[in-house]
Amino acid sequence: MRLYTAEEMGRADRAAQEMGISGRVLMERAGVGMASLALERFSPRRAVAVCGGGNNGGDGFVVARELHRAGVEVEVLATREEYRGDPEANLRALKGLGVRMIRPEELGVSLGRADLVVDALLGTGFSGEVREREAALIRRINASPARVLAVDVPSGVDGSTGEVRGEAVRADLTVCAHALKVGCVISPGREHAGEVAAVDIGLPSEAEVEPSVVLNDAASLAGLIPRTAEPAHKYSAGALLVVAGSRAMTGAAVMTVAGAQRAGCGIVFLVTAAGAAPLLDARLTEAIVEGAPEDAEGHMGEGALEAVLGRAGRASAVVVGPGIGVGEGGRRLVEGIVREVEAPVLLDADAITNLSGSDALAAREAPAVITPHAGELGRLMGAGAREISASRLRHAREAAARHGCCVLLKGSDTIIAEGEKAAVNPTGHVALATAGTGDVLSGVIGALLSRGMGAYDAARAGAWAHGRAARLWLRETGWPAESLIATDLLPHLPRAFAELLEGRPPR
Ligand SMILES: NC(=O)C1=CN([C@@H]2O[C@H](COP(=O)(O)OP(=O)(O)OC[C@H]3O[C@@H](n4cnc5c(N)ncnc54)[C@H](OP(=O)(O)O)[C@@H]3O)[C@@H](O)[C@H]2O)[C@@H](O)CC1
Ligand SMILES: [K+]
Repeated sequence: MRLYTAEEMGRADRAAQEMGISGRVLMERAGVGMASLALERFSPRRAVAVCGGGNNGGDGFVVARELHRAGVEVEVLATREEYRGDPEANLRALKGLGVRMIRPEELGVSLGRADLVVDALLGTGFSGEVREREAALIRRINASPARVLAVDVPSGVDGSTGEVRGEAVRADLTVCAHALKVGCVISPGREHAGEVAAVDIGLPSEAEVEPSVVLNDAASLAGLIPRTAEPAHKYSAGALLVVAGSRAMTGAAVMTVAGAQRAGCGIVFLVTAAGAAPLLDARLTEAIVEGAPEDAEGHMGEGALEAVLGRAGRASAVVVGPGIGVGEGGRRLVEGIVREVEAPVLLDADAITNLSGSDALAAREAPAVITPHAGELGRLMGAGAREISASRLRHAREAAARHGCCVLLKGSDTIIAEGEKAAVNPTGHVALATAGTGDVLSGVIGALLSRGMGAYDAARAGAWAHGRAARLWLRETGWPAESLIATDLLPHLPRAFAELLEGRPPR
């Protein structure tokens, strides 16, 4: 499935027009397809279409016409005094059919009667903050009890980024023309879009452009995961060093190691605080556990870096962070690992917080992945979690550029960014909003790094499999999403990986 920004959609559209396909035809196909989905999904009886002054409004006129033809009682609010071009032609056709046009002051009454609202106010031609006149209409739409179908993008959502500054429509279903718009899959736009679908508008494949953001679906990951080649031994299968845990935080280390083991690592070493080592050694049957000197708080302290570097020589990747604690000792440990370890390094949780204000990552030449949530990325970037959450794609990209690494920004719409590349993961689920799932993810990606995958591909495949494992658990147990605990993911990771290896599109 393709993701396009507004600019990319515009380029594809112009390419199609150069091939002789008129904008009018594309608009017609878009509107017809959207109306047919609306009929199928909502079986509306009374609909109101709110149509803006651009081509999004033009699509809306076509949707309204098709709903009218299907016997739906339709009313249309056209916000502009005078229309031109394709929207004008479609509006004329609509009026010719005798569809009732309403004025803004009638909208409240009409919305009160309707069971479907077609939101065609603003599409990909919008970005920034909605002007007050449109904002008032959006508030009206959101206050209506009717179901909402958004045309291409929920009005007020930036179709290229998912950013919302001010009001934005909350839709039940967003139907995009041709490709999903990036803003419909990234928060907060994602939450405004509701269910998202695309309609075919017959754009020729020669008109397609290179997308700047890809949907991290199984098809896009096909063939990326390596198999262990013969002759194999545990080191050639991937040796991962995990630096995790402290006296009071042992579970984080367990989940990181177990995640790595299920993601196909040949051998996992764990370096942890000395006080936690005996317990972890007993729990982690297959791992090699070593205690490192700890400070008064039970965090790895002075001397821990030496223990880590002693092990790192045998490892093909290193994961550091879960449960290590935040402080000066942790900072020295993480900076030392970033500086000294030549194998790919993944930094998670406390490792990221320990690097706030540090330029160690930027100075590092070897591959690195960081896996922050919005709060951790905020601390690293000197911004608030709220600021990060409002512009997730921009911040993920900025962090990747500033620190010269791959950034996996966690969320229900996990974003993976590196250099010019960016991907949005579709397998995330609210079930994953529980303690420890992030530790499992670190282990999974660490294992893929240790098996020779590049940072960006390992992060993408790990994010997909991690989310997929949660979905497999839900399907198998039928239990409420809220009941998932992090270790539930472990027995489902192999199935998720099998799906990626088999290249089978998941059901
Ligand atoms: N490309 C394609 O291949 C295809 C594209 N298609 C469709 O075209 C759509 C894009 O159409 P578009 O480019 O005409 O822009 P659109 O989203 O209607 O917005 C323009 C309107 O918004 C207004 N407006 C702007 N900023 C504003 C603000 N801050 N606050 C308030 N208002 C603001 C602006 O007002 P103005 O500034 O002109 O006064 C103008 O009225 C796309 O989403 C899809 O639905 C399909 O038909 C199939 C093929
Ligand atoms: K819209």
